[in-house]
Amino acid sequence: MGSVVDFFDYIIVGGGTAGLTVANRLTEDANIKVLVIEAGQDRTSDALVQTPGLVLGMYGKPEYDWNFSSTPQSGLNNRIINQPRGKQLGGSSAINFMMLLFPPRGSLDAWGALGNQGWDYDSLSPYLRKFVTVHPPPQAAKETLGLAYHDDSLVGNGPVQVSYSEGYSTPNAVWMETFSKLGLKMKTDPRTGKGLGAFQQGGSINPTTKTRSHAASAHYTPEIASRPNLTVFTETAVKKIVFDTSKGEPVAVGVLIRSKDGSEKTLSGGEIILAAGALMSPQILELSGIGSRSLLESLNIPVIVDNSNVGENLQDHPITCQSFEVNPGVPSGDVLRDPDVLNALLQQYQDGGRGPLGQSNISVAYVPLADEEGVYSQDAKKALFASYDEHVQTQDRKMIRKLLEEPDEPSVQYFLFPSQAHTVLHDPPSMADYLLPTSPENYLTVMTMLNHPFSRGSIHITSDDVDELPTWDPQFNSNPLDLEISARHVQFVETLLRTSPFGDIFKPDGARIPQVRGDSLENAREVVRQSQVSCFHPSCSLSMKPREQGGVVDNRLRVYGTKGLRVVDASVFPLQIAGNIQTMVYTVAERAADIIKEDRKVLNNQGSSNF
Ligand SMILES: Cc1cc2nc3c(=O)[nH]c(=O)nc-3n(C[C@H](O)[C@H](O)[C@H](O)COP(=O)(O)OP(=O)(O)OC[C@H]3O[C@@H](n4cnc5c(N)ncnc54)[C@H](O)[C@@H]3O)c2cc1C
Repeated sequence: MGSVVDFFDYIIVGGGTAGLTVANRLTEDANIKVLVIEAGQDRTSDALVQTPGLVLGMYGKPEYDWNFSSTPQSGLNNRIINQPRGKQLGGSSAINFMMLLFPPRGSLDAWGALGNQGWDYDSLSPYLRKFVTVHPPPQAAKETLGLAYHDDSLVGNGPVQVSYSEGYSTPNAVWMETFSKLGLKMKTDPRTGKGLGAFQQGGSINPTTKTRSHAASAHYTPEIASRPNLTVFTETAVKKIVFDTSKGEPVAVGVLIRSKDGSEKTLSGGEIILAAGALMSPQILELSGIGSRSLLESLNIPVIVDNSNVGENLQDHPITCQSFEVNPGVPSGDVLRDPDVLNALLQQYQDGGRGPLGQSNISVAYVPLADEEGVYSQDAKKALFASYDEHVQTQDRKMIRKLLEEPDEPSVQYFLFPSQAHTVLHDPPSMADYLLPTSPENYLTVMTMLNHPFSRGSIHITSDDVDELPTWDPQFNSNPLDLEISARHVQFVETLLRTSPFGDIFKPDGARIPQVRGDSLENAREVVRQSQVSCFHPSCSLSMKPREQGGVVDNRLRVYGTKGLRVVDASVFPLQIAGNIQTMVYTVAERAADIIKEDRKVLNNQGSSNF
């Protein structure tokens, strides 16, 4: 923790993925004083955070995870879905699965086209390289997986470390081979924003130490923590933002905090940067009086800005999980149910980070709209969307339709997950319950993640108390197109299973979770309803868009109707992107830091240090 200073130029609410990135970049300038306030603890040296293979040990535990549960989802047979959220320095980057993918060009060009100048693929490209250093795959990985498309010159120069495993095995290899056989061979490095087919993404794992590389290990190193202009409070909750309303437009001038000992006080800052994540930044705005007037008045919260877009437009990646029993001898993470195996692997890991506990071995594939017959023709895609035209009327949904009608836009990302999944559970106490190997057989799981959902959910407070989690309603499949697209891709999974060599690793007539097969469109819809959950990518709840189109922040991330207040985290995405989203959270934060520095220069030139 740096030394305490009296005045902070910037107060960052939330020491998570985006918050720590911005804090590091701003305090590179010794003249800028920053305070970060994080509700969770500093657990950076905790073995569960550091060891990639022990991630399940954190879910549901209050010292790591906020542990959200959804409202019952009518589009999912009324199941209640679990949603972990990181509660510690590093936020969700400290509890995530470390898959690090780069978004396709179309996803980011859509951001620009929604009215956000300076936020298209080309403008963001420098930041896609700035946050990360990608280490080349080991030769063994290149050979096992046939990574001919991998471009070793794409490295980057940022503090988040990305590496490839030494432990990819038969399932990964046959995954790649089978997609190629089905006409989906990756031909370009997908990190260039293009590419369809199966591929191997890197993991946010330091290749030297084999430990998790996350926002805290990258942006809050001992050297950064010792900067005199950076102060970090942990175990301190921000209860609300404080405004000066005496000068016309409300100016954010500070935050009301509750410290570890329960005492409360207001701290003043030149600018407040909200970085509490897509489920909790909207909570703090609403607690502070920014949101829908009717909601705020019902809770006796004085209205600062009436904006009913706050907490709406929430988007996520729904993911359908199907586990299939493997033949004897096929590698499966389910063997970790045996304490002797786990202990042996722990010892191996302690000996220089060796073995699977230091690796992330999930493989993926980007696939455009497909069903059991394979990839749809352009005409077939257009016909499907035409028959659902009434559900594609808003500007952002038209944008998604346009994207999905392109020949090279992946409508799903498939994952090959190395063990069993029980996402059929009705209301699990935590995410760990989805993934603990409670069935006696050994499995691999194929996951079907919808890249561009048409459904929109919400996150809203139901109390004026910061300790009461807001109500999360993702509204999965409320737009019927989402169910239709997911179900067709589930039909494609049956084709994968019938195709050699992937199909050969599974036991003929072996066990399945869920038991229903995606062998007809109606059965595939039922697979989705029984086993779809969140892929933990909530975003867009405080979208960067023109206010009349549903926006909460402008293209400099300033909250409409206020001064001195920005949001920098996954909430500001204008539209969900294809692929896992941590890359874009870091990228948005890197770009935000530059914007904030630029705006500071302008203010300084005007001779003003404040708003
Ligand atoms: C289980 C899981 C697996 C995932 N796997 C992957 C993956 O493999 N690849 C990938 O790309 N993405 C993955 N993600 C998604 C990715 O990690 C997140 O989208 C990203 O980290 C979110 O960053 P953020 O800055 O928006 O929020 P966060 O990183 O969650 O930061 C928000 C911070 O704000 C703090 N906070 C909240 N309220 C308050 C308050 N009132 N006062 C003070 N502090 C507060 C929180 O404690 C937290 O530290 C995963 C996420 C989860 C949860």
